[in-house]
Amino acid sequence: MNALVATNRNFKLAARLLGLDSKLERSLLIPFREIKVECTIPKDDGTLASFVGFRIQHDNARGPMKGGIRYHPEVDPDEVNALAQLMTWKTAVANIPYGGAKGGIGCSPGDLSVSELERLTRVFTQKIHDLIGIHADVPAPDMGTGPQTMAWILDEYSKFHGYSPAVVTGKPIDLGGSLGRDAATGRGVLFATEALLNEHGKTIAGQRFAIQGFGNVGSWAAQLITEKGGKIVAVSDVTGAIKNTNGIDIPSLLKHAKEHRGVKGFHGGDPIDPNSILVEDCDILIPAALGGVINRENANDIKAKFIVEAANHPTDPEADEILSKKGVVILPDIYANSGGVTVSYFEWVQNIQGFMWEEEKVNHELKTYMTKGFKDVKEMCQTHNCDLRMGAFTLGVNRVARATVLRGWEA
Ligand SMILES: NC(=O)C1=CN([C@@H]2O[C@H](COP(=O)(O)OP(=O)(O)OC[C@H]3O[C@@H](n4cnc5c(N)ncnc54)[C@H](O)[C@@H]3O)[C@@H](O)[C@H]2O)C=CC1
Ligand SMILES: O=C(O)CCC(=O)C(=O)O
Repeated sequence: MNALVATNRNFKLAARLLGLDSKLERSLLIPFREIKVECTIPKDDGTLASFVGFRIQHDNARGPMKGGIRYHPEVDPDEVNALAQLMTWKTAVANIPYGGAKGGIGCSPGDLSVSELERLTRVFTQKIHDLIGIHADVPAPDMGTGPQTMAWILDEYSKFHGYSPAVVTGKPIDLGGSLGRDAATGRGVLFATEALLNEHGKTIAGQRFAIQGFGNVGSWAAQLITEKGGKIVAVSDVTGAIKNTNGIDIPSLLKHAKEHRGVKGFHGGDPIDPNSILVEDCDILIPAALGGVINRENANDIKAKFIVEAANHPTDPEADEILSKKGVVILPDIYANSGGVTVSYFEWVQNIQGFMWEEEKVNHELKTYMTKGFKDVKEMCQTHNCDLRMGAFTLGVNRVARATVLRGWEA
């Protein structure tokens, strides 16, 4: 199912549970602003290459819009729109003072040289610099981007507006990035999983995990879960997949993935079909790559008892229904992966204050936010007699709706 259709469907279900006024519902659904820009760069060989970049600013009722920038060949306006909307509900679930946005450029970052990526990022920033800003819209990394991408955006933006470290988060530490941001989404996934398991009388220790995606989020989640005694029995990325029922040696896999740019060829496990990762025998499945991967084609074959959505919108609504009937518990993306944007908020606060926190403080505050988030989601589940996805959606949508009404409608 198209990502936007799926996200709108979840939003509308939540709006119905909340009894939202239909005009307010419509206003919350329509994005604040949609930006589409042409980005042409000279390639290293002197030829020109043109790309299309997007920044969709979904809502700013609760504060500046916030969300990552993705470089991936499948970036399209509907997907970015869905991701921007999810950011609005996510920042509200986390209860941080932001709205939601998302950006992306349709490109294959692995096929571009570092200098081509730099030129592309600078051209994109030149096209959108007037529409982002510390109190307007604050980008961050997502798939295919990272601290270096944020450093280029910071530099290009600062040429127009003066030195502005708080215009992006997920920056290198040397440019005002926060300690702990790199690991934050994976660490948030760990805290979220602990909160969920605790409710079921379980701990991470001894649980068997399968993880799709071994980039920033998947690799940090794997490391931190292993440190807590969890067993990672299968991992996949775009290069391939491996399985080891005795538990994969994650530090060795990290070393291998760094050297070989992927998990393929790792000898500490058996190679498996990457498509089978989602239906591997495990207790907890963590999708940490693309959207829409859990759908009606594979939902019936999923063996995990819990799914923790580290990726954005990995599960189609049709799969939600099938999995719910099977008794699989899904911890939804807008709560489960909110650790990244929460530490982005801490980074922004530190930049504005001109003061740097110790990593211990960052991680401690993150745990506080993730624990509170779980409690708030559960309360909504009880109030509306619904599953965790609708608990999170009603929580986020309700907070945004209240802020919208309080700010009023005067033109
Ligand atoms: N980076 C962040 O702070 C946050 C990221 N997310 C979400 O987490 C997910 C992963 O993001 P990052 O780790 O940042 O990206 P990344 O670019 O660091 O890593 C992406 C990973 O997915 C793998 N992948 C790509 N296509 C695949 C396929 N077809 N099958 C299996 N694996 C595939 C890549 O090989 C790579 O290992 C995305 O959905 C993103 O939106 C959510 C919240 C915050
Ligand atoms: O850190 C941020 O501001 C945004 C992270 C993001 O894109 C996400 O949570 O999906």
